[in-house]
Amino acid sequence: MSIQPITEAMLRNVIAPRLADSHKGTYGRLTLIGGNAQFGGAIIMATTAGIYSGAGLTTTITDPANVTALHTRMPEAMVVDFNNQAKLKELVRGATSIVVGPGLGNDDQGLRILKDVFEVVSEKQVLIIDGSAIDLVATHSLMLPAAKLIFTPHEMEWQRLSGIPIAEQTVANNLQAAAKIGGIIVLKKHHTQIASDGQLFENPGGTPAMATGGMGDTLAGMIGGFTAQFADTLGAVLAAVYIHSQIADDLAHNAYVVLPTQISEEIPWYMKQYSLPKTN
Ligand SMILES: NC(=O)C1=CN([C@@H]2O[C@H](COP(=O)(O)OP(=O)(O)OC[C@H]3O[C@@H](n4cnc5c(N)ncnc54)[C@H](O)[C@@H]3O)[C@@H](O)[C@H]2O)[C@@H](O)CC1
Ligand SMILES: Nc1ncnc2c1ncn2[C@@H]1O[C@H](COP(=O)(O)OP(=O)(O)O)[C@@H](O)[C@H]1O
Ligand SMILES: [Mg+2]
Repeated sequence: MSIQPITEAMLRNVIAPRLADSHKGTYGRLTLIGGNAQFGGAIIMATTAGIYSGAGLTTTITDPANVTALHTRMPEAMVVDFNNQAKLKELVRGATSIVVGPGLGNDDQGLRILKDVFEVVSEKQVLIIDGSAIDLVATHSLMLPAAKLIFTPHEMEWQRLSGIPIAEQTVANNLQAAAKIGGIIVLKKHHTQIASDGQLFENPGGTPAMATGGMGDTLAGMIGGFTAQFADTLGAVLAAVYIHSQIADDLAHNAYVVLPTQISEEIPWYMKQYSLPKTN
C-alpha cells in the first residue's frame, strides 16, 4: 500500500481564487454543534477556525452559557441554543457542512443532540464527526447517517471507534477498519494520516508545539470551513490538514508552543498564497 504525501500542488487545485461575481451564499453554510457548559472553548475555537477559513455563513449551536463568550470573540457567528431541538434540526438541514462534537460532552445531553443531527442530515451534506461525537458513536454503536462523513479522531478516539489498540494501529489495520466504517478518516497524530476509499494520504508537517487542548477543535472547524466552500471534499480535507500544521510549523520556528487561536488568525494569508498562480 503506497502512502501519498499531501503536496502543495494538491492544495492549489482546491483553493481557487474567489470570483468577483460571488457573495456569502456562494461559500457555503457551516453549522457547528458542541460546547457544553464545561467545554465552551472547544466550540468557540472550532467556530473561529471555520470563519477564518472562509465559510460564507456560520451558525454555532451550543449551550447558552457560551453565547456571550462566542459573540465577544466572533461576532461573525450566529448562535443558537442547543436545547432548541426544532431550530437545531432546521439549521442542520440548511447547512452545506456540519461539524458536530467539539466539546459536546458524551453524556445524555450530548447523545440526544447527536441523534437529532443524525436524524436530519442528508446525503449531499458533509458531516464532520469530532471529539465527543466520536466517543458517542463508539460507545452507543450508533447507526451512521447517509451523508459525506468525515471522522477526525486522535489515536485514543480511533481506538474507541475502530476497536484497534493504539499499539496495533498499523497502516493495514487502520485501512481495513476505515473501509468498514466508510467516509473519510483523519487519524490525527504526528504526521496525521487520511484514509479515503482505500487510499492513504500523509501530512508531511506538524510539530509537538501543537500539543495543546483545542488544536483538534480548530482543525475540525477548518475542515468545516473548507468543505463548505470547496466542492472537492477530499481535497478540502487534505488542504485543511496541511495548512493547519504548516502554520504551526512556521510559528514554531520562534515559539515553544503554538495556540489554536493563533493558527486561525493566519489561515486567510495561507489560503491566499495557494490561490495565486505559482511564481517559480
Ligand atoms: N477548551 C476546551 O473546551 C477543550 C475541550 N476539549 C473537548 O473535550 C472533549 C474530550 O476530548 P479529549 O481529546 O480531551 O479527551 P479524550 O479522553 O478523548 O482523549 C484525550 C487523551 O487521549 C490520549 N491520547 C493518546 N493518543 C493521543 C493523540 N494522538 N492525540 C491526543 N490524545 C491522545 C491522551 O493521553 C489524552 O489525555 C472533546 O469534546 C473535546 O472537543 C478538548 O478539545 C480540549 C480543549
Ligand atoms: N506532536 C505532534 N505533532 C504533530 N501534530 C500534533 C502533535 N500533537 C498534536 N498534534 C495535532 O494537534 C491536533 C490535536 O487534536 P486533538 O487531540 O483532537 O485536540 P483537541 O481535542 O484538544 O482540540 C491534531 O491535529 C494533531 O495532529
Ligand atoms: Mg479533539
